[in-house]
Amino acid sequence: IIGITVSKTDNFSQWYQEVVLKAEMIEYYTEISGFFIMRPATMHIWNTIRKWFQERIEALGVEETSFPMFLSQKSLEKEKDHVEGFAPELAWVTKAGDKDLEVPVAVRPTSEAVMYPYYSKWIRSHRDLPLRLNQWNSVVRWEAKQTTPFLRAREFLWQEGHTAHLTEQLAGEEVLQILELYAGIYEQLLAVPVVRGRKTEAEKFAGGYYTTTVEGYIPSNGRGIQGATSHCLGQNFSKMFDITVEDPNEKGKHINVWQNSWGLSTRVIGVMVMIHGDDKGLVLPPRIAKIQSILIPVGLTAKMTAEDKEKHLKHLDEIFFTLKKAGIRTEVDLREGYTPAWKFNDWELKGVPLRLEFGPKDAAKDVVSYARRDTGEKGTIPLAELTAKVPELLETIQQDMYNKAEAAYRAHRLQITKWDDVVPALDAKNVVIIPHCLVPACEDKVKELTAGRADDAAENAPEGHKAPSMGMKSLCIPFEQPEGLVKGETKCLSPECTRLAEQWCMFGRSY
Ligand SMILES: O=C(C[C@H]1NCCC[C@H]1O)Cn1cnc2c(c1=O)CCCC2
Ligand SMILES: [Mg+2]
Repeated sequence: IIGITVSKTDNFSQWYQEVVLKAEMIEYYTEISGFFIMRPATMHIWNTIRKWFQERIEALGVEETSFPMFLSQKSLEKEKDHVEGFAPELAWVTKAGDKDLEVPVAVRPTSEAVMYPYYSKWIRSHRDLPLRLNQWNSVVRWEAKQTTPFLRAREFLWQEGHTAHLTEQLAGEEVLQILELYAGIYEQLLAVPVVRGRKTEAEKFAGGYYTTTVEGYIPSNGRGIQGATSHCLGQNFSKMFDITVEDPNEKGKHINVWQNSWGLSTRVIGVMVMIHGDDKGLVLPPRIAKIQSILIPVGLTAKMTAEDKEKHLKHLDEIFFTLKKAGIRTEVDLREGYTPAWKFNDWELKGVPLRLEFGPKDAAKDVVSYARRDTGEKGTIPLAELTAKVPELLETIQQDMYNKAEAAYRAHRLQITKWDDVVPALDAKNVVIIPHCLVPACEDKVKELTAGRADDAAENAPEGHKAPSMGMKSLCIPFEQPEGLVKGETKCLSPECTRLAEQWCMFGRSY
């Protein structure tokens, strides 16, 4: 095999593309650009996430639904206030066979407009509330920007939850319950730390009331990345789509319901790859790895008698079944004609968290040798202790991977109170938390002020001159607010703003 040909630090974007390809997670769909094939290694991760999330939303009372993937011009009109925002990303079907469709239909980029005319029909009385439906599907957004596997694709898998409640308070409770589940997917399954917070007015879902979000951090380029969002839509959509109930306290009076919508997509897999991967390839957190440990025979040389070899492989089988019985997702690599070293590289490339080697020397000492994929640490485990030690070691790997990523995020999340420290912090691959007025126009200004200057000489520099670095965007208003912001006294940090600061706001260059 040829492994990864570039180092993660030298060429992060090429490193990423090679890892997802060579770890057999993705295949480029070369027929049409912007689409990717997701292979078994990816689907195992997605299905593990789906099982974990599905079980928990069912416990909350959310039911499953499946709506058509097409939406009509008419229902799109209802959302006209922000349709123009995303019209360029809509894919349209205009023909069936050789016949033009009377009315073209759009492929869903999200399903509010598909679902809410039926919410209006189904929700009559407050006894119909809360209505809570979720669907697992794919959506299409014809991105104009450069696409990349998992992070930005023209079609992606996600779940979209759409709920309706009697009051703002009931809706608000659910928004946070779901956000906490999103944080759980990142932190407990993917070993990825996230900051929980609220999007600013400028960055929230335009059609909504407020957006809560989990924000990730990519150490390799110091960028923030939106992990998943849980929106309170307020009564905006129930007014657009006439979703009302009779006021239980006042006959004849009608109330527009309070709605939420929440989504998490296969983007989460890309975040996990970027954070944990290394120059040997993918590094998988054990809880989501299809193969948690790979058992490889070593030291089977030609000078071994057939009988001894037979005996050794039988012993290997016993180890394999011991691990299976202990619930470990284990495979044995008995491929003929490949050296142990070749096999080691292959499984490291695929991110298997734990390698187990078993040779005559190990057999003589009644041990199995191991090598951790995350730290490379090697050691031995007595055969008699496999059932206890291997699950323990896998849990240690999971926790260590999380702790390492959490420390990196914490070290690169800088609280800044002097404007001149901001750009140097961004250039040193940090995200920043600053006192901010939260006014959209001020945010735009901050983005401009922090965009790296393409120095004048660069304007007509020969091709390939480093492009100006992007300005920083607001990522979220962290729920956990640092100390030190005195309301009515602390000023917004932007040098071009004279307003008072409202809250600490996390900013960063971002995806
Ligand atoms: O999709 C949402 C809101 C909501 N949709 C349901 C899942 C949760 C949440 O993402 C916001 N949004 C983002 N991006 C786009 C659209 C859009 O509505 C519609 C057109 C294409 C681009
Ligand atoms: Mg988009």
